[in-house]
Amino acid sequence: MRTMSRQHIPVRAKNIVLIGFMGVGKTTIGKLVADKLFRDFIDIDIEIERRYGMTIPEIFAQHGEGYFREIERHTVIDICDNKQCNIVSLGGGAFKQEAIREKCLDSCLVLFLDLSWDRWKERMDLLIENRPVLHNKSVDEVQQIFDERQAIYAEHNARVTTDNLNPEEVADYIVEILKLGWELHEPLS
Ligand SMILES: Nc1ncnc2c1ncn2[C@@H]1O[C@H](COP(=O)(O)OP(=O)(O)OP(=O)(O)O)[C@@H](O)[C@H]1O
Ligand SMILES: O=C(O)C1=C[C@@H](O)[C@@H](O)[C@H](O)C1
Ligand SMILES: [Mg+2]
Repeated sequence: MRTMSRQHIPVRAKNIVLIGFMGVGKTTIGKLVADKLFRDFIDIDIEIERRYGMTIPEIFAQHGEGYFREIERHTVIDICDNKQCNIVSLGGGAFKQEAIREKCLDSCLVLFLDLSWDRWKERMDLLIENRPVLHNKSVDEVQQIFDERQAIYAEHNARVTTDNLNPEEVADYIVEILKLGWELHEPLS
């Protein structure tokens, strides 16, 4: 159970955070949602690469996963503390860290992009090169990580099933549920 008190941020001002396994579409769909809502978009992986001047594979190769997780934590917490109204796509492993989960769930609206293993498997070849966590893994080993990771995505404000929807359709659905949620929480008049 979380012990930190929730921050009082009006629901419309909250950052919208997209979580889910690597390759489910957080970056692709996050950009589309931001465009549709005329909001700024931040992709945490891209933000880390910009701030630290290295690609994610270079950070893993030169400094290891532990260092990557540390700078990932600092980056997510900094964005949550200093930005509002943004669409923020996390890296696929960010929610492994309790401090990131706590911060996002306390100050943002967290949307879990869900994709079945069967649909995800069809996308695997597209993803491997730039995702060091997938390197040198058999399909069975990746499935084990996929299954284990589901527990870390279980804490969220809304789940969006993306099987059989293209990115545009998922983004339209997210915009609809956000507008409905905003209207229910804070009617405009
Ligand atoms: N709904 C979708 N249908 C089909 N392909 C998709 C869909 N969403 C994303 N893709 C494709 O899957 C690939 C991975 O998408 P993306 O980079 O957005 O994933 P991600 O969740 O941000 O991954 P990571 O956690 O590694 O950052 C891209 O090639 C993208 O075009
Ligand atoms: O799922 C993961 O552990 C990762 C996903 C990517 O978004 C990157 O954050 C990095 O490659 C690690
Ligand atoms: Mg991404």
